[in-house]
Amino acid sequence: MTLPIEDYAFLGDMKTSALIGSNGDVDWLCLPRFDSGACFAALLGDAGNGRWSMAPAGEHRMSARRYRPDSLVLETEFRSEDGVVRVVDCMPVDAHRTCLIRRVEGVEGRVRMRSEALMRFDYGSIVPWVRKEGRRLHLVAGPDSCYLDSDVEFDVGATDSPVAEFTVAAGESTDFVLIWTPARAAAPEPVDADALIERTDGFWRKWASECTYEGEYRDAVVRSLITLKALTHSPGGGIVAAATTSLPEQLGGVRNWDYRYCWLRDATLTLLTLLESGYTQAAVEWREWLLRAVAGEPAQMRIMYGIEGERRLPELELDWLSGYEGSRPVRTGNEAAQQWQLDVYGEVMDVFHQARDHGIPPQEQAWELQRHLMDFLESHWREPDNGIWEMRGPRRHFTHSKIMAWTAVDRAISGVERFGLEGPAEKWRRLRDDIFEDVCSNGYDPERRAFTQYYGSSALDASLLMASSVGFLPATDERMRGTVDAVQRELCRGGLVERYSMTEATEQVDGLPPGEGVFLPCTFWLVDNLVMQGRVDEGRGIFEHLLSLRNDLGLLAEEYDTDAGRLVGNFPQALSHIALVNSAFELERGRNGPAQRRANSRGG
Ligand SMILES: OC[C@H]1O[C@H](O[C@H]2O[C@H](CO)[C@@H](O)[C@H](O)[C@H]2O)[C@H](O)[C@@H](O)[C@@H]1O
Repeated sequence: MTLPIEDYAFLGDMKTSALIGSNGDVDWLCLPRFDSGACFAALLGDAGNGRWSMAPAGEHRMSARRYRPDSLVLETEFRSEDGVVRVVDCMPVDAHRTCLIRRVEGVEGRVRMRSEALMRFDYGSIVPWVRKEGRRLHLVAGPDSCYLDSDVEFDVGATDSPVAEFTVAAGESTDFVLIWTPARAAAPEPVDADALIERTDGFWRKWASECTYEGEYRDAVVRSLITLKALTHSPGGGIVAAATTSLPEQLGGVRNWDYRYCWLRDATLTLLTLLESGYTQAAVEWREWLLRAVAGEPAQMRIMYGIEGERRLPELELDWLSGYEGSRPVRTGNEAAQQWQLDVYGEVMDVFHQARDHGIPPQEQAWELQRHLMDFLESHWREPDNGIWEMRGPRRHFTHSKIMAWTAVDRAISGVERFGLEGPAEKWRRLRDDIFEDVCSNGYDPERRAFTQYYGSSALDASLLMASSVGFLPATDERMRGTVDAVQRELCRGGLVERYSMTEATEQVDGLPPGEGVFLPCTFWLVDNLVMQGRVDEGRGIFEHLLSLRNDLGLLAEEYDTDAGRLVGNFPQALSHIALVNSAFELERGRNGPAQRRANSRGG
């Protein structure tokens, strides 16, 4: 049985990640990259698709769990009638090979433990060949191999499902280390689990100590930042949108997508958040990644890439997996990679602008690329696109997309005006005015007193809440006030915001049957607008409600099912954590009074 999404903890080493249940089961682990096949895939099927359990052998309960402070080392305590044990889980950040360490520490009494490591490569489909080499197990299948080192002996039996039973007394500990290597590589040397756990703990604490946010929500902010950092692929600088594929946006539904890729939108927004929080080096790495991935013809710029900049991400359905709580299909790859989304130009131009604004040393190639993007945008901004929500229906003139086209031009003008870069500023100013006029004439409904989802429609869309944070209009402008009021009136469920209204007619716009949870990032964007309007207490109330939806470890998925009272969608999701940190900053500015408060957040 899989657990509710909020019962999972997230671990990562900035190359890949794992989900570990509050019951001690590793139900998700992709090796060696975030987007590789999972060797433990019970999350999207059942135990037969791969699971590594670690818990007391008899009756027991989980009595406490936490991340070590400002760290990504997890501690889960179990109490049985014989005593208490603590399982310390850690993915070392600087090990030569990707590994997962599980240390069992005796806290009280003598506890009999049981661990079963049922490994199935390629998303639970391939049974490995298991060899026992003393206390080391070697599991091989095709290109992958894993070594499982432990202080105790596993019984392999006839089931290819190694089981170990052992006893841990107070003050003692037993280590397990799973190491991945390519199948053709030499066997790795055993590692010093203790040293790696301490080094990893130290790495995260040092990283967290560099955060510049000093406000009242520091714990929540730091947890979100650590999560964002762990979703970054450190060898290259790409940032994945979430750790999982196919956690459903509606329990039992079909909106199940693979988020283990690098969306320019999600990744640049992550970067802006890291920059605001004091992490400038991350921006340098991301800019390099972006230049490599986007290099060449701007017309060929994609909206998303693989972790190393790959462009082909074919969407496949894994029919052998029954899906999280029966939510099928389980997908890998993402068809959205073929889409055209105009907003991406705005986000990319904004991140280059913010990098300059934060004093990151200039990079000649960056402005050259921006000039090319501007040339492309100038002749294409009037075309319909798939929009921020990656609509699978026909392309349309999405209002949010046009606002982000305005943002792109605005940041290009700032390049000339504020940073003395070379460019046709006068022409760009006229272009910015044209887009502004176009949006206000076609994307604003004076009768509803709100911006609407696409030109000519009367549907609402919460992405339009971003118009104030990018500086298109001040949050206090009556058109923004009207939009906020309409979103609160018509898109809110239990005080939380839906992306857009879900009706039968919606199917013609997004190409999918209606039904999903409320969208957590959109709810944070509402908080930002309220604070920028001066409605700080109201914004704070919603923000604190959002904080209460995080799991016990401070993690958020993409959406929330208000009926079931459960997190839904991929987990943990970058966009939700980005939005949390941004709102915390916005509230901090709001707390410091009107002089500090910005009517718009990032206007160039
Ligand atoms: O709702 C349909 C789309 O849902 C996914 O996209 C969403 O997640 C992306 C990553 O966080 C985000 O960038 C996008 O704005 C969201 O709508 C899915 O990846 C798409 O394939 C799907 O069409």
